Amino acid sequence: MTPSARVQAAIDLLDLIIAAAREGGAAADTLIARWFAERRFAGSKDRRAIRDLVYAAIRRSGERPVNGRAAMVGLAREDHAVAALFDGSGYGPAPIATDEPGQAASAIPVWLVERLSPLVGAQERDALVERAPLDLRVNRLKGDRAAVLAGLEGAQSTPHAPDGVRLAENLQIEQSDVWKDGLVEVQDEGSQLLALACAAAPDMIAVDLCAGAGGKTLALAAAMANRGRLIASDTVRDRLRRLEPRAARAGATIVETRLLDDGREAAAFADIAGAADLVLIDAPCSGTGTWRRNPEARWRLTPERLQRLVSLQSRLIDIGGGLVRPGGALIYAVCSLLADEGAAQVAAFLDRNRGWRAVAPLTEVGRSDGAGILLTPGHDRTDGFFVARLIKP
Ligand SMILES: C[S@@+](CC[C@H](N)C(=O)[O-])C[C@H]1O[C@@H](n2cnc3c(N)ncnc32)[C@H](O)[C@@H]1O
Repeated sequence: MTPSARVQAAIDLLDLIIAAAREGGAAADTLIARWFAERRFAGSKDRRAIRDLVYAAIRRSGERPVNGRAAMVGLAREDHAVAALFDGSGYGPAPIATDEPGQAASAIPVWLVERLSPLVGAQERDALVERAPLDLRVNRLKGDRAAVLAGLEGAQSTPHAPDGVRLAENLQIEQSDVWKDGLVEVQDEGSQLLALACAAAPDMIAVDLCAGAGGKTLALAAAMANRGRLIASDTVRDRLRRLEPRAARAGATIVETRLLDDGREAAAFADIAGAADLVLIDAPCSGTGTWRRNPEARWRLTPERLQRLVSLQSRLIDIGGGLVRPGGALIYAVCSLLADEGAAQVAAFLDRNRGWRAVAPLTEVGRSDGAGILLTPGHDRTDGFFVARLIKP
């Protein structure tokens, strides 16, 4: 493909991604993979170049652009090399008219700015959409970090998490023996720190209430040295199904899965009520802390969706509280930087549940945010998380 044809291809893909974001369709990565599967003529260099153009346009557009061309014209206004490819040649895009509107650059949709935690100042907003590194967690059930570092060229320890490894770019980890043998899991350092905030230990009864495909569950199983009970639940069957082979690969034998009915979660835990040493609520949220990995998620969130999430979080934190034994810990976390989902959610829980107390979930990383702490890409070089550790009276 010619360089100009690649720009037009990126515009076509952005049209699909914008429509999907508006209508609740597939994620950008899925759409891109499908698009290339139907266009075998695009070689690997074409694919990389088109993908880079698409993501460069997405990252600089906090608001959802009207269409792919506006998104790419916005990029071209900042990048002369891209602008020069709007040349009207062959399969390339038509030249840009002097008064043609391009998408303005911004990191955050305007309606969300005032909802961010006050800790996320203007100077760190661009970091929310920068490219994220690829981190691994070394699985202590199978080995240690020194051995993994020795086997992966260019890999380094992550700054904070004791089992974290940061990979050099373009390393295909899922082809490596360390991954196939279950010695490592792909997990951002922020998620690893959140699992550490649980302070899981052998012989505990632990519940990972919103386990999804089990990223945190596997970290908890390793911290528990495969001793005790670890119940991983979720309302989505497919996610829990994906946990099973991952647990097998990691050698995490204590994981029990429990499929929940939305609205009847507590009933599924009648046997654990008031008995768990540790309950983790890694709650469904806006994902505003993970824009580095899903920058087009900014185009999907609406005030109505956010309100539904806040209500669900408030219901889940109460359900989790009911499972904890006296003196046990409830860990509430969201990969969000919005105050309503983090500090305000925990303040409301503490108001409704007198006698519970918050303790510092982590030290030496993050910043205090209400009763919990906030990790941010700008301050901590991790995905954004709010996490609080609450002790039952
Ligand atoms: C942030 S994700 C969890 C990610 C997961 N802990 C991990 O480390 O990979 C939130 C999860 O909550 C689940 N969820 C949504 N509603 C729920 C409910 N009512 N009860 C339990 N889980 C729920 C979602 O299906 C989703 O998997």
